[in-house]
Amino acid sequence: MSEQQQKGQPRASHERFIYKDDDAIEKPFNWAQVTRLFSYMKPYRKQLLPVIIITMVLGTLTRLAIPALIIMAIDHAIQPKGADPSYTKLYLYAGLMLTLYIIQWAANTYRIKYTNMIGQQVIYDLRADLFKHIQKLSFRFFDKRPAGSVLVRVTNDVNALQDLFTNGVVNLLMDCIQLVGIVIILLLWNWKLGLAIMITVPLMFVVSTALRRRIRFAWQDVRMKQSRINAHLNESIQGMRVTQAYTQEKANFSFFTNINSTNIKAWNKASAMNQMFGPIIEVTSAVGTLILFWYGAHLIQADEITVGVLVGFANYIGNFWDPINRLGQMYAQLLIAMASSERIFEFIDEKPTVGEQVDAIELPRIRGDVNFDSIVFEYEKGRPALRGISLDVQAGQTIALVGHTGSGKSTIMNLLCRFYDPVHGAVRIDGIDIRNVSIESLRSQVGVVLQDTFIFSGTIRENIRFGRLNATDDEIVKAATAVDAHDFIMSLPDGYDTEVQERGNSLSMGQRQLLSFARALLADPRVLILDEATASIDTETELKIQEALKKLLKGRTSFIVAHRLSTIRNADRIVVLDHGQIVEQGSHDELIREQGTYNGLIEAQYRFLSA
Ligand SMILES: Nc1ncnc2c1ncn2[C@@H]1O[C@H](COP(=O)(O)OP(=O)(O)OP(=O)(O)O)[C@@H](O)[C@H]1O
Repeated sequence: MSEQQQKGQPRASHERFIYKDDDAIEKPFNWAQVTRLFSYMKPYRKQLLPVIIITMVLGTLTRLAIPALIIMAIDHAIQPKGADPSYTKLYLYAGLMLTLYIIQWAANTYRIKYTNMIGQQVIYDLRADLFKHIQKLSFRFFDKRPAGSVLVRVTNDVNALQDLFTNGVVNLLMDCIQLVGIVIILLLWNWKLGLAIMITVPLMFVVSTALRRRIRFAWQDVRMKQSRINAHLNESIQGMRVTQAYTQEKANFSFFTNINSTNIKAWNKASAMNQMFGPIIEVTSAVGTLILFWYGAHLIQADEITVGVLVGFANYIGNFWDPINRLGQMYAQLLIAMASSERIFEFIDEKPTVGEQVDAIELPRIRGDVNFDSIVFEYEKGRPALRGISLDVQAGQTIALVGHTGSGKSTIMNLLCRFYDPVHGAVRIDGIDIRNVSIESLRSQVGVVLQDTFIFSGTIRENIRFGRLNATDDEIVKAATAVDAHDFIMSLPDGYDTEVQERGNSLSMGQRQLLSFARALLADPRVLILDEATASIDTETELKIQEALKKLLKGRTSFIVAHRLSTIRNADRIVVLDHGQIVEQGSHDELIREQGTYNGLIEAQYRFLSA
């Protein structure tokens, strides 16, 4: 805690929000991770290998052969020892060189096209894998992470691998092969001159190793800063209404400016360090060239090499430093790719806390008897949200759950859907422990209508169809009509085909509720959970919703986290919760007579309404 906070002073706007930074990655390269990453290329092995090998071999061979042709052209055609220059030979070498350039160009074009195509496919697979897995993860996973950080992994982190998979890997491989090829040719042609010009290489490695470490930490810092920006952006956009309503734009912007500028500073620092590779290599290459000409001249005088060899070596040495320079530049890209893949695999390896048993059975079509047996549950260790809940509900009954905020109503519902598992006790449907059944067979028979009705971007029709994907258009209209949503839908510009934006912001609260009822009715679950909206709506809509609710509840076991008196009164039984325990249960009249917690809640509601 800062000194300022200890003194009870408000925090400055630039330290208002707190985001958890990603953990620093200790090892720059984790080979197990690299292998795993490349296993995504496996399915394309057969397609990829022949093309890449052929184009890579052709590309590298031609690149290596061209300086050799220069040497031969000089030594055999332009300045042959003891003979006249030969134009015929010169044309021959020039023609050969042109042919090699054309082959090189064709091989490179083809290789780039192919690797781009397969790289995109690999990225597609990886993203699909990640998304598929995230969909399986339990609520506990999402409780711990802001939506922004999950989003960033599916977008930014996967994108960071794009360059690596499209051209990076192949270029890296080609550069390495080219380097080895040049070293071999130089040593074979003239080992003395070859060794002399490579004398600077170890020195360069010593300098760049120290630099690499610093570069790694600098890029790590950039990533953390960017992560913070993403988390803040996501939160800001989602909370824009609140920000504007409380006119907090300035403070919010000041915070953003702060993290934005620290990000730029970090990026500039890392990039400047990365750029240092260039001068280091240029200096070493210049020293190498100096040695080449100085020592080369000596060797020519001693008649150990020809002028052609000197010119050819000068050419090779250019090709030698190019890949080293590129490898240096690629180091940052590799680091980012490594960090991103680590973050992606961390999600892919996350096991759902609510797992399906290997021998999970299919829950048969249920009658609807529900039994909570001595349930204890905690979201965070040591802070129980439910403390020994036991409740028996017969099929077809409507149970209203009431209680102060935070008393555990929604938690009971979360356990019934098996979004979480209890720490002690069991939830049974028709006598079967829900941990023993497949999640799909359970959730397809337990419907949920949440207070914050989620409307997806799409048409009204598609939003209702979300309840049962194979429902016909007729069934959709029938469900909407049953819950009295048909009239309002028809009054929209395109009726059922009206497009609603993400989260349904263009619809009123009541309309969104009716849509969610239609969605639930279409799904036709045997057990229904309904978190009633607290927002006050006009009396006419309230009546409509009550009517719709009656139709929706008919013939099902229903649990309603109830806020409206009308809903509570109509329930078969009211269960009153307090601090994670059931403190009372019975009918409205019975509970009023008891003069306990329920009576207090109702009186408070009346006082509020009449105030
Ligand atoms: N995801 C979560 N992580 C940690 N604690 C949680 C989480 N969800 C709820 N809690 C805690 O569990 C307790 C019960 O919460 P719950 O949402 O079940 O209450 P509720 O009765 O439904 O409240 P409300 O009427 O306000 O919706 C509360 O103390 C709450 O702070």
